[in-house]
Amino acid sequence: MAKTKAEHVHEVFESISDNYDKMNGVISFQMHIGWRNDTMKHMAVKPGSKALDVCCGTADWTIALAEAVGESGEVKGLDFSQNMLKVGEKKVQPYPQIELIHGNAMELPFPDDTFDYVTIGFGLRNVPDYLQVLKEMHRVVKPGGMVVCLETSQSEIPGYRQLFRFYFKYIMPIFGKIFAKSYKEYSWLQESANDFPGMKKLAALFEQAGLEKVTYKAYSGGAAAMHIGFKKIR
Ligand SMILES: C[S@@+](CC[C@H](N)C(=O)[O-])C[C@H]1O[C@@H](n2cnc3c(N)ncnc32)[C@H](O)[C@@H]1O
Repeated sequence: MAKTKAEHVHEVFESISDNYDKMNGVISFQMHIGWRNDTMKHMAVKPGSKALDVCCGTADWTIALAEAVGESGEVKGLDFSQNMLKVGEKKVQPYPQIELIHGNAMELPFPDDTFDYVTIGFGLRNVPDYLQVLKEMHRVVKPGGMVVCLETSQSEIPGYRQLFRFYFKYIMPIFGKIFAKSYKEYSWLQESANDFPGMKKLAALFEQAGLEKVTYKAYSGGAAAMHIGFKKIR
């Protein structure tokens, strides 16, 4: 029987966990660091607040959130790959305010209105139903709280889109083969990035999930984009 998307994604991340951090730098030419830093600047996270990082993987964004909320705050990171979390566990040791949780983004194991910030970094394109995950993120964020997605995107600049597709299809999996010895796993990135909606469509999905005041910002000509939305104050 054919594997479901979730089963395939799970298998991919279980197998690339040891090389994931190194490969992130290689395949994005280290640009992901600037995208992540700029997103955090836009969020202006308040010390002492509560944050959830969905699809946290090896916990890079989780750690950035922990540094922003400080020791009086609280950060949960959730992921369904035990191997990605295992790498993350070592990195989060110096941060007592972080708890990493094994769980499914499609059914977040938290009560309604729990967090001030809910983030997802390069995770949304991997889930079986984008809208379901955005609805879950909307459900667990507090009224007035912020939902943020940083993800690969579709460039709106003529020619760029084809360039990115060529890169994702032919170059990136070769980097995967050279640096991580896994061509197959890195070709998944191309498939998931191709299928992922462009900025306007993703903003519309944010609104469909119930979020308001939705804004977005393109990075590196649209190779990636940050989307921010807020939960209505009742
Ligand atoms: C590309 S990695 C991103 C990791 C991290 N957020 C980052 O910015 O580096 C995507 C992560 O999403 C996780 N993931 C995919 N689908 C998931 C799901 N349905 N529930 C929980 N985690 C999921 C994978 O296990 C993987 O760790």
